[in-house]
Amino acid sequence: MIQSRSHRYGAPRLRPSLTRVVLLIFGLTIGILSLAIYLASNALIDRVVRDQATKEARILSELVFAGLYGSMRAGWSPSEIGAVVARARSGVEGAEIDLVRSEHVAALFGDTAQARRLRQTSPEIARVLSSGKEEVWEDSETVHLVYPFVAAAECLGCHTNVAAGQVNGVVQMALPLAPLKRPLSAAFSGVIQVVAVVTLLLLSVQFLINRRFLVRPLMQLTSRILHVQRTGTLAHRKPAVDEPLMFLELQLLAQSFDALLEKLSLAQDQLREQSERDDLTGLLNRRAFNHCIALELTRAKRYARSLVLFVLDLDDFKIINDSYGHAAGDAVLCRCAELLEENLRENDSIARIGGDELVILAPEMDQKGAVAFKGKLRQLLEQTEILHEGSSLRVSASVGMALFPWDGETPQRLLRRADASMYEEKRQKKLEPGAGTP
Ligand SMILES: Nc1nc2c(ncn2[C@@H]2O[C@H](COP(=O)(O)OP(=O)(O)OP(=O)(O)O)[C@@H](O)[C@H]2O)c(=O)[nH]1
Repeated sequence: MIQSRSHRYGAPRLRPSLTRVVLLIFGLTIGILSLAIYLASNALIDRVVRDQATKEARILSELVFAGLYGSMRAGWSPSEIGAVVARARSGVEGAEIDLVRSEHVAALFGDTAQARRLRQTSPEIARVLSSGKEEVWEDSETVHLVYPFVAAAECLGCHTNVAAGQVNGVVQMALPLAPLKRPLSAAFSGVIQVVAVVTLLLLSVQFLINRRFLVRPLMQLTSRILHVQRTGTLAHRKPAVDEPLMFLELQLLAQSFDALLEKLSLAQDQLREQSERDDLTGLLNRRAFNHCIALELTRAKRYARSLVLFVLDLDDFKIINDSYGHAAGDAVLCRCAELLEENLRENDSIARIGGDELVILAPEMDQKGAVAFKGKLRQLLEQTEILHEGSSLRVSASVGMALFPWDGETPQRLLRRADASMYEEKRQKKLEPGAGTP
């Protein structure tokens, strides 16, 4: 038993279409690409901005130190120190800058409440005051730097209670990252937008190419296959795909499909031919005859025309088989078929429906013509000498006939009637050799 194999592939509705998959891939590609560019650029901006902020903080601290040192050498005043710090603050947006004296400098020149608080609460300031090494640290929004002011030999003239190399104080700086980040982020977001638009354009072009040159031909091929499957018609079909084929693989697929259908069509034609023909005589077989009589009857009914069915059965055919062999019997059957076929009109049909039983369908033949034709058929067979391997064989046939619409209106009735009249003739012949109704 032949089983359908389509179940192997599952229900088609459970599978996504190629278009959807391609769209999904494109969507994911754009999403992932944008996210990757966004994350990478953010990390890059963050790193660059932090490095830049650290450098700026260090330069600013050195500038503050240089400013203070200069004003001290020129005979400083507290208001000038404040001005130096204020100038440094105004140079960088959002910067916080504090000066913190060491305890011995504070003891000598005084202190501010803010500086005291920082000295006491900030561990970083305490460490730098004692180590003399700058400290830098970062949090999410800010870069912090504590820069030491180390006493030089020339400072000792005023800073009488410290030694050279000791830390006189620190400048603490907190530089916000946001002002540095802003222009870079704007530049990068412009780049990301351009990349996203270009990517979208490229993917759209690719999508359209796929749709036009891959999906459409595939869908057309599928619809042709479905058409063949639905109608079972292999002949007179269109080519597998009308679409222009851009891809080699699709072209091969379409060509293979066409070649396969070509072969199947030929095989189908041969099978149909074989299934409708009698192997020995090449006449229509019983199956084809059933189809043929049904068709002719429908036509005769529709156009109100007559139709005659003749049934011929060879007389004592068994004797030929028994006397001359089966091959001789076959030769007789073939010759009779040939002879009858040659004498039919174009619209008539002839079939072999049994061992030595032949039928003829003659559309549009009236009663008078039928009687005459019946006599002609009988005569034709009786007058023909069939030569087989040096023997001369002669045959006769009993012929029965039935006329539509007078003898019946269905194939069964007509066949029964024609059979009955053929057997009646055969019976008469047996009772009285040489007899036979014209
Ligand atoms: N050679 C040959 N013989 C066949 C074929 N088919 C059937 N037969 C023989 O044809 C004969 C038909 O015999 P019947 O129709 O029964 O009898 P008959 O000898 O013709 O006698 P009546 O019909 O009574 O005149 C049988 O001997 C079958 O074996 C065939 O394809 N080739």
